[in-house]
Amino acid sequence: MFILVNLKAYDCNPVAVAAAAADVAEETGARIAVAPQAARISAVAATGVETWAQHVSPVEHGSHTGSTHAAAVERTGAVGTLLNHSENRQKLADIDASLNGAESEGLETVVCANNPDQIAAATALDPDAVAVEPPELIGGDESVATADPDIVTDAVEAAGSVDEGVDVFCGAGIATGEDVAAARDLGADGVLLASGVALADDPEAVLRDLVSPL
Ligand SMILES: O=C[C@H](O)COP(=O)(O)O
Repeated sequence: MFILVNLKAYDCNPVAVAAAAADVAEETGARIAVAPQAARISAVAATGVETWAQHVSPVEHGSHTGSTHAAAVERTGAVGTLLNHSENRQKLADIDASLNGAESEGLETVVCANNPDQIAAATALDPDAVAVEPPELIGGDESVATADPDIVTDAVEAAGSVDEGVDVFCGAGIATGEDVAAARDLGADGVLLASGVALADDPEAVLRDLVSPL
């Protein structure tokens, strides 16, 4: 199971979270990655943790002020990127262009989607993984794996019907090892989470709990 921690724009210390994640990953052998805001990728990567971007723009090099080019995040230490997060939706053509840009820079990719139909469409674009997240459960207290287990199993089936080689993650409300185990039991290959770690008083303790069933 891949534990992918998205720090969004939370008012947390990304380097402290990253250092804790690096320690827990090294001690346990669990795969944990941290996705900070673009401006903090370099500082997070310096901790040694696997570092991801939250987004890359669907642009070539050129006159695109305010964009985040895939090459820029790769050169500052990211090894992967989220795309089409529920809080940063893209048009289909833009997801495709962002994917192409990320892949040309050697970045691993996870395309997020709201539901199994979108998961099937995202899988057809051939990312490394897709992540199903019901928007109404994001940032909540109940894990998608217990609040809406069918959406996870349906997403696994939808992705598998298009391409068995694309991993399926789930996210929303995941904050404990029990949630991770439940997601795994539903067929997920990884989890995408944010508030459970970014807003925790003790992110390291949460990370240790998250990987405890693995
Ligand atoms: O990217 C992470 C997801 O949106 C889940 O967020 P959450 O763990 O705060 O529910």
